[in-house]
Amino acid sequence: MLALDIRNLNKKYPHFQLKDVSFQLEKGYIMGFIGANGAGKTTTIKSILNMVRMDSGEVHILGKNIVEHEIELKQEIGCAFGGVDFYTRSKMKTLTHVIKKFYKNWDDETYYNYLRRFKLDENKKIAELSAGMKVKYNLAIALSHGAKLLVLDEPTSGLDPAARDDLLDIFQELVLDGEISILFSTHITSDLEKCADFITFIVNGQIIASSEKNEFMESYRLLSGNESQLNRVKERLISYKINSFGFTGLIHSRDFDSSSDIKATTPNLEEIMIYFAKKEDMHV
Ligand SMILES: Nc1ncnc2c1ncn2[C@@H]1O[C@H](COP(=O)(O)OP(=O)(O)OP(=O)(O)O)[C@@H](O)[C@H]1O
Repeated sequence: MLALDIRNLNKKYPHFQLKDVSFQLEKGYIMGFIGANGAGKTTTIKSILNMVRMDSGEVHILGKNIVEHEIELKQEIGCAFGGVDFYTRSKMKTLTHVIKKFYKNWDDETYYNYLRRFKLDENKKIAELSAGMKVKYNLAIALSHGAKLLVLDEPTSGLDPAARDDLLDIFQELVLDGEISILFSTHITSDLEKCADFITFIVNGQIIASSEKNEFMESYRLLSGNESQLNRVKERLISYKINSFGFTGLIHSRDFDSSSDIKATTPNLEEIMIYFAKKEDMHV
């Protein structure tokens, strides 16, 4: 079953548009949503959640159309956009008391289990929570109302390496039984190398790829060589950089002859993003 099914989503702003965005997330997996600043990640996420109106396209969450079933689906979705920036002078328990009334499946026992698991003290004021604690608090809320799909916009940004690692372990634990699925956007690609099953890559409002993580990385090759080797492949490179030894450049695996004498390695997610950004710069 698909946790998320996005088909031909279009949304136009005066200076930006999402163009035929389509991708699917199978239930029980973690998908990393990557793209440069301004590529359209937040706009896609807000459209998925019906927080902004799409111009065209269809979004199904857990088999139901979000526009037609928004109220019931919101019971099954947990979302987090950065921290908790409201009710900051209230204690966590006061805020929880307000929030839980919106959810018919709210379960206090689950909530207190997660507070213990995440080492959160409900007598703390929201303003006193660190960035990591705020993300965990959001997760505790989502999981206590039985959310089956977690949509998280940059959940690990602003966290120190240990807090990020802790959170990534939690994400992996959450999807273990196959009931919960997670879509999360981030710039911190090493987080995705650790915990994502699938990667969706958006460039300038268009989905460039959406596939299993290793398959995604293997679909590109990072080449390095001298000037004459560069001249042989230049036309087919996504982009390249010149350095004192010659060049390094990114190419689609399908465009590269693996029997060639040019050194080729599998790029990591960061390198793929960097060379795509460089391509965009070259076309400006
Ligand atoms: N309400 C709006 N009205 C007009 N333009 C908007 C609106 N919201 C976003 N945009 C534009 O849409 C583009 C994509 O923004 P979006 O926030 O979706 O990108 P992003 O990939 O999430 O970026 P970042 O990584 O910086 O958060 C940007 O150029 C932004 O200025």
